Amino acid sequence: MAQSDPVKALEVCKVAPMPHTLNSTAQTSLPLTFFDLFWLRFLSTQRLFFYKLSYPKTTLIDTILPKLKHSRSITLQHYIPLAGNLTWLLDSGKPIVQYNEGDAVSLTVAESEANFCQLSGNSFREAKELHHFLPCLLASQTRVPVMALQITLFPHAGFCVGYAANHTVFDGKLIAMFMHSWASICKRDGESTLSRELTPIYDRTIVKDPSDLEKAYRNGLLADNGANERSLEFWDMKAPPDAMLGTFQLTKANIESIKKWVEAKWQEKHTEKLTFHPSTFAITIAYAWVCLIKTRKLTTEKVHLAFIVDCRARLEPPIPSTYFGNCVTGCIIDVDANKCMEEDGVAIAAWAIGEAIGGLDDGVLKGAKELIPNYLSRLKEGGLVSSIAGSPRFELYKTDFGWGRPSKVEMVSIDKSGAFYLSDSRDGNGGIEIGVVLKKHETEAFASLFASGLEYHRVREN
Ligand SMILES: CC(C)(COP(=O)(O)OP(=O)(O)OC[C@H]1O[C@@H](n2cnc3c(N)ncnc32)[C@H](O)[C@@H]1OP(=O)(O)O)[C@@H](O)C(=O)NCCC(=O)NCCSC(=O)CC(=O)O
Repeated sequence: MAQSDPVKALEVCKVAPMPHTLNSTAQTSLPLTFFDLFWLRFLSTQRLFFYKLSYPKTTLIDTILPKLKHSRSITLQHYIPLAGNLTWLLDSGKPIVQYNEGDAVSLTVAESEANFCQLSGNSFREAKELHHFLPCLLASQTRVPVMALQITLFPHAGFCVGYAANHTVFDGKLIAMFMHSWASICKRDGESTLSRELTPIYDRTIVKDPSDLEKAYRNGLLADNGANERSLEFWDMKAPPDAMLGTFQLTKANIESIKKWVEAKWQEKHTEKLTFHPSTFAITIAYAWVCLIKTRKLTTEKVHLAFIVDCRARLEPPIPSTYFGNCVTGCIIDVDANKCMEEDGVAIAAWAIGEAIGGLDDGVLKGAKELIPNYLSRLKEGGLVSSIAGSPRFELYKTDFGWGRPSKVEMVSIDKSGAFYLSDSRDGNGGIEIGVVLKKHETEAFASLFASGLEYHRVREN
């Protein structure tokens, strides 16, 4: 292997669902709902799961690889649309997800001698270094695969599973469910049954659209693509050439300490009781967001935060938690940038986030019609628009294929969106991992603000 070449492709193949399972009840074609259409122009999501193992190359190739491939093929029995494509038929007003006999998930198997520990560590690394371990979704204007995979073997260090997934077809909750299903079947040596919590429900009739959000999303997104409105190509989002990915942690104790402080700040300034729930999510995002605002020393009047909300349990009637597809909406908040930079900036941000979450109780889809224009108008304003990807609820550190928990889970696609990435923590002790993408010159300031803020809370508590 050339010194400068961090990966060598060993094999490019296709993994198809086990053929005997394609009976008449298999779900081979899925119409998009308004929830799916919302994501039509967004880039695919890309994650890496690193597993530390000291096995030599022969064991990785002869033992681990066949198990991963076989279990993957069995898992596709339950998730057949994943082997298909998003396609836009000439006689149809919107794209559909279609599986045709012979379709399969592209799998690249590669080998690397790159530094596994450094790649799977928490310190800032160039995002482009991680792209070597990810597959691409080879998209055309009329057809985009739902998913692609890459398995990279690191002899005497471990292996890495990377995927690219089309967000128009399913949301983070369902991608996580698929990964847990695959791991569970692999761990049980290919035993094909899945628990109810891991079995997807494909029934599209349970998604109701009384306000015709489909029309609003089609008009908003297709019009934005001008004459080429039927193209399935994504918005052209690129990562800055010096994008750096780093991971920060808040322990359960850190979160509790900041939470108490946020509550105390509220009591200082208000006569009424707390009007929102200072959840782990609100506290974590407020803390990381304010570090970013301070790092960038923003002079704009407003800063904006867009976060994703899982609608399944919030709709009336609720949608089953295992519904396959997208079932998320967005929530955008605007906060005074100068206030966020003051001493109690984290409390101000946490109040705004907490109150926006509380507001979802009035109807999770209340502002959904205006979501796309609202988001685009904030982007055009040019101030900071931060967003959040992932969720600790996906419990991705429990994705165990039979060789233990991942040593690291990384969402690399935040390099283009600039989003914060939230995940459970590897030790499972209730802490949160926050993936951050910054330009090289910002990394030191952010890391220093993050650490000094925690030190402030530690000293204050003692
Ligand atoms: C809108 C939210 C972020 C707000 O979260 P909050 O935790 O602040 O608020 P909440 O009302 O949901 O929960 C309040 C309290 O109940 C607990 N709680 C409620 N439901 C829970 C559940 N299912 N699992 C675990 N805890 C739960 C919370 O921990 C919290 O307690 P405590 O005080 O202990 O915290 C969330 O509700 C949500 O929808 N999360 C999922 C977002 C999502 O799907 N993101 C991925 C997008 S797709 C994507 O990005 C692509 C990809 O990932 O691949």
